[in-house]
Amino acid sequence: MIVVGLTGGIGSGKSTVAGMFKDLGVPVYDSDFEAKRLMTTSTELKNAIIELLGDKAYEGEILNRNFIANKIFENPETLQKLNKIVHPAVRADFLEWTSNQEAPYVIQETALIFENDAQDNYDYVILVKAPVDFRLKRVIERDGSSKQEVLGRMKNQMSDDKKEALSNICIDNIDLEITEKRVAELHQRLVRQAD
Ligand SMILES: CC(C)(COP(=O)(O)OP(=O)(O)OC[C@H]1O[C@@H](n2cnc3c(N)ncnc32)[C@H](O)[C@@H]1O)[C@@H](O)C(=O)NCCC(=O)NCCS
Ligand SMILES: Nc1ncnc2c1ncn2[C@@H]1O[C@H](COP(=O)(O)OP(=O)(O)OP(=O)(O)O)[C@@H](O)[C@H]1O
Repeated sequence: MIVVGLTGGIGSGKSTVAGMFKDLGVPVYDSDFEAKRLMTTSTELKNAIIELLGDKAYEGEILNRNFIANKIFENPETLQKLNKIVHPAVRADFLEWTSNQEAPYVIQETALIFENDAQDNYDYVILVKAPVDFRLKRVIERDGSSKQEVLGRMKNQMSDDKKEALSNICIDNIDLEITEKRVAELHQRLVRQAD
């Protein structure tokens, strides 16, 4: 089975593109979603996160996303420590998920591949790209977050230019119709490749 990594900076349109592949029947693992599920359901992760960030990281059983975001995105050392707790758990969960899939290829949607030097985990890495000002506008509109908050996350991600040089395939996500055509074309290629 071919394993594809689908990455891109915040607001690039990863989830939108992932949705297009899903509509074509491709199994997609959503790392942001699964990370938060694991951070909530795994006692081991929960204890490690409370030890790192304090009791306020959870409100009862619920992940206090704003509190955690404020703690980590302006503090690279704390972010690294949290990444070290969460990312291995997500990787293990992804491998288990993959072993249960039957398809020519699967996709792991994740914001962080090159930042973690994890590109060798994939047969192909697809990068979703869009200009920074588009990405800022999209996330501010989608989440109601401030420009500062989005820039805080971007600061902890590699630039598109650096990522593009390391990717196998690139999707310029500006016009949704063009993106959809590109996804359909890539899907055909990947299915043929897997044959
Ligand atoms: C801080 C948290 C609780 C905020 O949750 P929220 O629902 O607001 O955002 P979500 O998780 O959906 O992430 C949205 C986007 O933020 C950016 N982002 C998230 N985590 C990171 C990170 N560790 N480094 C850089 N950017 C990140 C990515 O672009 C991501 O696609 C959450 O992002 C988190 O716990 N992050 C640390 C763990 C992690 O790395 N998760 C990402 C997938 S493994
Ligand atoms: N080509 C596009 N044109 C206009 N809006 C778009 C386009 N692509 C995505 N969007 C919108 O921009 C927002 C961000 O897209 P999406 O959630 O897919 O990005 P993401 O890369 O997954 O973001 P994050 O890193 O925050 O998880 C969404 O509201 C989405 O509907």
